[in-house]
Amino acid sequence: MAANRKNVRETALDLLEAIEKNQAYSNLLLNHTIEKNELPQKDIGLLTELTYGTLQRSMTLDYYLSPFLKNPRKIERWVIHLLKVTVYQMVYLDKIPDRAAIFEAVEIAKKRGHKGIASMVNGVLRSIQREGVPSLEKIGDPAQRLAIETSHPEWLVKRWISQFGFDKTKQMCEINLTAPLQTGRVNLAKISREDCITVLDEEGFKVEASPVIPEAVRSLKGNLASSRAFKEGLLTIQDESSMLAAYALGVARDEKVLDACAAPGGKSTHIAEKMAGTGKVVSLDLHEHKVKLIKENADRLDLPNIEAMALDSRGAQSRFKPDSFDRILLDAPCSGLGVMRRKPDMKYTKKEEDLGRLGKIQQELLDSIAPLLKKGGILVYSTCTVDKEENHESVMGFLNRHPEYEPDGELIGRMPEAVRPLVTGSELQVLPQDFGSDGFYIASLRKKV
Ligand SMILES: C[S@@+](CC[C@H](N)C(=O)[O-])C[C@H]1O[C@@H](n2cnc3c(N)ncnc32)[C@H](O)[C@@H]1O
Repeated sequence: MAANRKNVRETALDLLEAIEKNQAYSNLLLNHTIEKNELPQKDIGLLTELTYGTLQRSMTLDYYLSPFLKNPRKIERWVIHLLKVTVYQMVYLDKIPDRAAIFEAVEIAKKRGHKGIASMVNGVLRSIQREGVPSLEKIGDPAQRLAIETSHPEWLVKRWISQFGFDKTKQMCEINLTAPLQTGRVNLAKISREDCITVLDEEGFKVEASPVIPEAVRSLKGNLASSRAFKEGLLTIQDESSMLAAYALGVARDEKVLDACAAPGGKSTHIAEKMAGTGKVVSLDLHEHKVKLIKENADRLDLPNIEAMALDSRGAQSRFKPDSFDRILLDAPCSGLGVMRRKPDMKYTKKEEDLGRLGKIQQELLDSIAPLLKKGGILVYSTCTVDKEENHESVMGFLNRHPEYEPDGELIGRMPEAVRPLVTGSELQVLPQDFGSDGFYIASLRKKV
């Protein structure tokens, strides 16, 4: 058992190094490691906790370590990761005694380094055990303190404070430190939610009905992606906030819908399910390998009414005639600031200047699809970010350039009951703390008749 544990810590260390070198997103790398090493369930739990926990709290852990390290720049990165993963256990995990965490860290230091490193690691960790970590109260500036306390970059905390105020920013930063919910969307074209819950229960999963979205279930135990219900097309893994895009679009049978940024097809398949196999959803994405994912999902769910193709939607006018779609969804590429809980490494890699660059692409996409909508039709613009520049300001810029469009005040009527209080006119901003789902933005626009 001790040998196993040690392996888990070493693996966590490898993952933290790879993530820092930007080799892949943390969630992809972790899943790949779990599959490759065929880890038992208890090790998966600990590995996930150590890797995500240390990543989530990275800035706080640096702050805690700083008084104990004389020349941090001279210390090899793997040693810093080792110290951080150990301080994480000492501060945040009750179930692991400090002496056990320190002992294992020293063993790893001996194995990967040499006696000198092991002795330094031992000295630093023993001092922390004796003296305790420094208090965050010492940081006078509230924005800076919140940034370090919740491990979010200071530019982002300041930006959010200016957009949402201090209290909402604090709530958002704090919820970003917690584990995300896994939710599934029941394919109502095939099974009722109640029956799907029974099927999942029988398989040994523990799920409950979502109080927010009528066709959603929340997983309390087990990864729904490995369920038979998923493989048989009764279920799609999708965040509850994302499900709101199809509600906003409000499709009816036999309509022709464009999903301009569709891969891997979460929203296209939802729209196609809502049309009960009738009409047509044209699903575009940039690259063939991404379009393949849409096709796989459509096949798994038995949805013949999806036509997926590789196309840069900025050139969609060369492929489709004006006024050819009843409804259009633009689920735009965005900074993803609403899904940081799922990809904690994003907190440290995103730069403020990325937001402006994305804004330009979002505008180009909106401009190129605008002529393709029929008069009276609905255009839904959505993102998984909470940033006002990418959301409200993108939409306002579009409306200024396109007098043929107007805000759609009827959005609220199409939303599930629980979400309605969050709708303001033609817009909806879900923050992660509202329902525990991802941060997500929706604007609904109508093409004037
Ligand atoms: C937010 S994701 C879409 C998620 C998808 N709607 C779903 O629910 O599964 C944005 C997608 O836009 C695609 N994309 C980015 N630029 C594009 C462009 N110019 N034309 C078409 N697709 C684009 C990306 O490849 C990415 O798959």
